[in-house]
Amino acid sequence: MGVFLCLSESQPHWSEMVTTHNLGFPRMGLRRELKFALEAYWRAESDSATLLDCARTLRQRHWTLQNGLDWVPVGDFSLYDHMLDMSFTLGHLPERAQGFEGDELERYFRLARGQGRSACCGSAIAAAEMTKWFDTNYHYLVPEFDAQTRFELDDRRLRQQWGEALAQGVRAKPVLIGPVTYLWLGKMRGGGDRLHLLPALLEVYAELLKRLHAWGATWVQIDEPILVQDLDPDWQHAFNLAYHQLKNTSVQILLTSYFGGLGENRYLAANLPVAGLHLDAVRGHEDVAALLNILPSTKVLSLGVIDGRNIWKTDLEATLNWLEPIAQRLQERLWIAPSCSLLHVPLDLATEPALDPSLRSWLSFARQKLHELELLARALRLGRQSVASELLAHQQGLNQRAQSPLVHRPEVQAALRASGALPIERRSPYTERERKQQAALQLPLWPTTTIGSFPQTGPIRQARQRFKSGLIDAATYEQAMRDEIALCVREQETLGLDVLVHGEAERNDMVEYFGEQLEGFAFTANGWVQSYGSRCVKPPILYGDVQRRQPMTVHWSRYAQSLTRKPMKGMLTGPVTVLNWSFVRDDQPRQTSCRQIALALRAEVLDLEQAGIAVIQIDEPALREGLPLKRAEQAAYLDWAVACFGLTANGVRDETQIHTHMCYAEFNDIIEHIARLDADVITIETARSALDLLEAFERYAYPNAIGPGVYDIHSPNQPEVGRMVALLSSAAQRLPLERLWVNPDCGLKTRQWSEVKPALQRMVQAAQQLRQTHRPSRLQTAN
Ligand SMILES: Nc1nc2c(c(=O)[nH]1)N[C@@H](CNc1ccc(C(=O)N[C@@H](CCC(=O)N[C@@H](CCC(=O)N[C@@H](CCC(=O)O)C(=O)O)C(=O)O)C(=O)O)cc1)CN2
Ligand code: MET
Ligand SMILES: [Zn+2]
Repeated sequence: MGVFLCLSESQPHWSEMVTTHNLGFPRMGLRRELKFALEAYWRAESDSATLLDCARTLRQRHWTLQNGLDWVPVGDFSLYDHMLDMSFTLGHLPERAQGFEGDELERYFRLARGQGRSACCGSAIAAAEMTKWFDTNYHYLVPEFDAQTRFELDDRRLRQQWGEALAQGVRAKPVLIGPVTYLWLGKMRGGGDRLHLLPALLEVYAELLKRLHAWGATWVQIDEPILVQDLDPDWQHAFNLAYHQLKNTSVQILLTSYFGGLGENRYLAANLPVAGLHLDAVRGHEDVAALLNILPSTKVLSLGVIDGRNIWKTDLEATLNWLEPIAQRLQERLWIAPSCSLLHVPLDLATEPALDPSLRSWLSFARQKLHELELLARALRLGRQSVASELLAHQQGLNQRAQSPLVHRPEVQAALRASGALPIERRSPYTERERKQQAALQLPLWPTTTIGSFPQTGPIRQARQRFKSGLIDAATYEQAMRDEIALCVREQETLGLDVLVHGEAERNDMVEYFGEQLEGFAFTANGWVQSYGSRCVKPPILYGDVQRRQPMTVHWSRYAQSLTRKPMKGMLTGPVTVLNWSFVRDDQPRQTSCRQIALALRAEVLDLEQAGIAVIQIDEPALREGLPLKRAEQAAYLDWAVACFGLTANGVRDETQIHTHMCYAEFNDIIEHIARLDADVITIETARSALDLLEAFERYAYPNAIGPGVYDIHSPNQPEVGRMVALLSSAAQRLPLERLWVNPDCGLKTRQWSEVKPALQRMVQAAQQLRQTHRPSRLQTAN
């Protein structure tokens, strides 16, 4: 400490000019106000003025919270998704979304959800495809291109928000998705190269930047996160083309990368004609030194030093040790910020009074992160002594974490060491298992099933809330959930489904539910993070070694099985998904944490089998999402992810049928690793992007059974029997039909029973039709 005091005293003003800014802020509000406003609007229980008013209030409140910064983001707010907003700003909507009745808001939600408000404004359309935003659990709506695509600037959203910010006296920095990333994230229909669209797209961006300048913007943040991925020469060239064209627009561009280091793109990024460059200095820490050496001396360097993807307190002392020399070197050219938008962390730790106090002292949510940023800036501007007491308090929690017995459990570490001897592969090959399982289960051709959850109704959630707040006791809650399970089983029998589920009524969320029951995880009361649209999750916090206290799902599954003679699927969330959808430890490798989770889940699988559950589904929807963005790191991840799944799933007998489920990501490029999981059945989302995926399964000659999701559960629209039959017929042209299943593309928890019943009825009808028309050729000859 003394050294720094000296340093700062001798040069008190050496970095007065460090600039602080933020890249984006959570949108939902402290009490998820936006969620409730949206859902009331969709149910036609409130009008557009009420919704827009809520949105405006939230923007205003969130700018106030960020007001200590030198630059505050504007335009990062969204009613549903910021990529969809960008599509509207660029005047780029698929044709089916263009003709419509009703106002702009209706058009927006129709594309997002397939329909706007209930019973409003014309017929439903197919919603835009939804997929993962890089390696996060946030979903964006995929832009759709074709050879006819045209762009036309629509600046109304940004003008509105810019006006609000100005009126509030905010030091506003508009935020845009960059043109190259926008193109990269979109999909071209009917073949062709979407890079051909770049010149037309750039005209609109240039016009937009001119307008922002005219409105008085000095800096514009342009997000190009694909700079952290491997780019082939065409895409590198696109960057040059784009930013050379945009350089004449008078605004200063802060080119923003995040979710990783620049790696091979370092030189490209450093030399684009922009005024500043933002780098994720958490994940791209190693890149900074190299970048400093090549960055032209006119450019601002923004370092994202606060982790926007996790909830741990920043080690401010270590950060200052590293930053001070950089600040000295760059002077006013240094900006500091969170590594990425704070969209991916909860808003405020203050809403978590019930957390264990020592754990709490290790954490930092969005508001706390901005405070950390301000402390860093003060220390850089005025010397560390100016924030000495705050620093001391801040670091205390951190020091204690490293030693805490809450974190380190010797018995878990011993079990982990011993786990190397456990088998991670099934005892027999698939074909043999298939025969034994079919003998035991006696399923028809085109077996029907669902993905696990059934509607999470108001009464279910209220019962849970009343239980959690002590208004009802455990026995009453337990009975209420049993009644829900019984109802769910009855409905499925009436519908005539073949493999049943218990419906997951007792689960608040497929990851949080397990986090709540496992040792080593903490859960929050209000730590909401947006997943898509109005839907949020509370990622559990994995802070210590993981252990299963007792069976977690067995008594529910046993009860559900007791209600039916049909097979009842046991339902677990896989280790990789639990890992990827939690905030995880940063003090050990992710794969170590994952293996601990896998061991706990393995015991659960074996207990389910022991309890007579013959079909066990282990969901891994986040397997793809955790794939590192850089190719060089992918193989290692896939290896340990596949091994962890195997550790969980593959200790069972041949007769036990293992299912897995995946959704809402691009799976085409990892099919061979999905095959390595060796699940007997995979149910997989295909409804919004059917053909691509089926072709990939065909190309790879995927060896086990597949249930390509036949309808989109994220849209309230009813599926058509003909469409489902067509989708499965086309699947049968590509894959052996004895290995095809009939199921929706994901769980039904977000839907209402009034939507689910007719939809599943139609799905069962589709299966019945297929049984008439599509039989294996050997059966046909036998007839
Ligand atoms: N972790 C995770 N990530 C995921 C998915 C997922 O299922 N889980 N699925 C994909 C995304 N899909 C999703 C689908 C649905 C929801 C979802 O329904 N979220 C719920 C919250 C779920 C939850 O925790 N529910 C709590 C209820 C908490 C609550 O809202 N309680 C009310 C009171 C009850 C009421 O009247 O509604 C309150 O406190 O105000 C519970 O059941 O216990 C929501 O936004 O509404 C989230 C993601 C990909 N990523
Ligand atoms: N079993 C889970 C469900 O049906 C799988 C969801 S995947 C996001 O909800
Ligand atoms: Zn799913």
